[in-house]
Amino acid sequence: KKSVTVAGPKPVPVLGNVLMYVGQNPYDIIDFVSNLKNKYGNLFRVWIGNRLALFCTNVKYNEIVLSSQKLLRKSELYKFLVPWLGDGLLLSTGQKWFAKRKILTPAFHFKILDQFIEVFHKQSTVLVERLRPEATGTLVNIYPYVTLAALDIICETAMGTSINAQTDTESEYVKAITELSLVLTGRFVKVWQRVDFLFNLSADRKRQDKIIRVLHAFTTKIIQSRRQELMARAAEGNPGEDEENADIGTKRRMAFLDVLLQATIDGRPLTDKEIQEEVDTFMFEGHDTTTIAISFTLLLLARHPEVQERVHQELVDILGNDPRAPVSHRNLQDMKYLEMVIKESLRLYPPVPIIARRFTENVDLGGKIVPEGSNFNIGIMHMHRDPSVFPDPERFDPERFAPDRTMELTSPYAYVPFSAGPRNCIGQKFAMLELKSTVSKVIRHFKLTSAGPEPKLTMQLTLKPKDGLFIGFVPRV
Ligand code: HEM
Repeated sequence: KKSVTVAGPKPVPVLGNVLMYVGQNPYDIIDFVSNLKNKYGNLFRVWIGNRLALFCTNVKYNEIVLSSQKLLRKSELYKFLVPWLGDGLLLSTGQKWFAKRKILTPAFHFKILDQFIEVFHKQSTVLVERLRPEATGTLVNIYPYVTLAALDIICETAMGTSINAQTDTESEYVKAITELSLVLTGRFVKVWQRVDFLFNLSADRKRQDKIIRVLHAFTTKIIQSRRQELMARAAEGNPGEDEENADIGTKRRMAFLDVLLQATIDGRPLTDKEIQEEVDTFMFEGHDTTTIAISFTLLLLARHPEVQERVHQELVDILGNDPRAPVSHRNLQDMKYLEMVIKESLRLYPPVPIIARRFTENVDLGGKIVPEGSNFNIGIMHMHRDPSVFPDPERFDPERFAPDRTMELTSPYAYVPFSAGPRNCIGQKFAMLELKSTVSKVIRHFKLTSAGPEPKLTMQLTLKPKDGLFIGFVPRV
């Protein structure tokens, strides 16, 4: 073993620190990291066999890694997603990643996002209608409601297709997504399933294959019909207006999918498989994260009535008293206080609490040479709650993001809910618009009157409230 002078628990020969993990409940992974951090500081290591894994909450070191143009390979933490997402933007690396990042960036242009405002509005209206019968002030688990709304939003914007997850809860695609997240999560809980060889022997592997076939069949069908439509339209010389296609409910809005269909890499169009990987990647990255962010923001607003009232007042100032009045892109941009609240919510509850790279070369972290092949984990959530980085870190205080001292400007590598550098979140503007749209809609219709206990936080690729997320609310009249 190469020696590295980074503190960490004492390893034993061959196994390293693997024994520490035995009997460790994966639900406690966040506490597990906290305990090691308290003991060994903001950069510590564990040995998994002869492979070095570092956990870092040091802002300077994270900056070195995140801003690098070379350290772009993801760690093994991501392998569970490969059968579903393949070589899509989140998981790919090297030239392949670079080429795709380049063609996908224009898909998040202001003008494209502008067309999605209507989708956000429509789907958050459905969300509010689904919540209305529950608005009695008693505690309700809002998580499943928000999940379906976020799924509807990402389907319609990424693929240009309505799946009506919120109204048609029998949808095969929605069921498959829900089931797949159970299998993926299961691999955290049943520790032995983290070993591919053992997982491949299990019934869950068969179940996963079956679900992924359903998901891929769905995306393949959408892609093919969208491709045909596009060709037919080009043949007619008709750029296409906002017309319904009754068959599959597609609209002639420019979806991410259309950008992909029209894109070329080195002069050739993308293959169906390449397009499918991106669509699946967006489906995953684009609904799970936003669900978490919306839910925790609502929880924080329920806990802090004075902040909630200020948010509500801002909304009345911008939009008037009728909660049904539609919201424009401009209106969303004007919601400055709500934006501060959302940013503070993403600090306390970053939907992606840990990200990780696999070092493809030796890396110098302030004189400590970390060998190629090491896994480098960036503890976003632990850094966001480190008192030396954020004073009084457990306190919910949107003023941290007041325009004159916003954290993103003063510490761009300390506050990183969307990561930073070349592999940051491509969807962050989209996400902020969706969050503002949904949260503002709920707050205009309902007064959040009570909050359940602090949920048990678990790390299952993303941050999950273990037993749901409870708030009580009543109509605002
Ligand atoms: C609050 C919501 C969101 C949060 C907190 C979030 C967070 C992140 C983070 C931390 C990363 C870096 C992951 C890594 O290093 O492994 C990332 C990457 C990514 N995100 Fe997001 N995300 C959000 C919403 C979205 C949405 C709505 C989309 C799509 C519409 C999206 C698409 C992606 C993609 C494709 C990547 C990979 C980018 C690349 O590697 O080039 N995200 N996101």
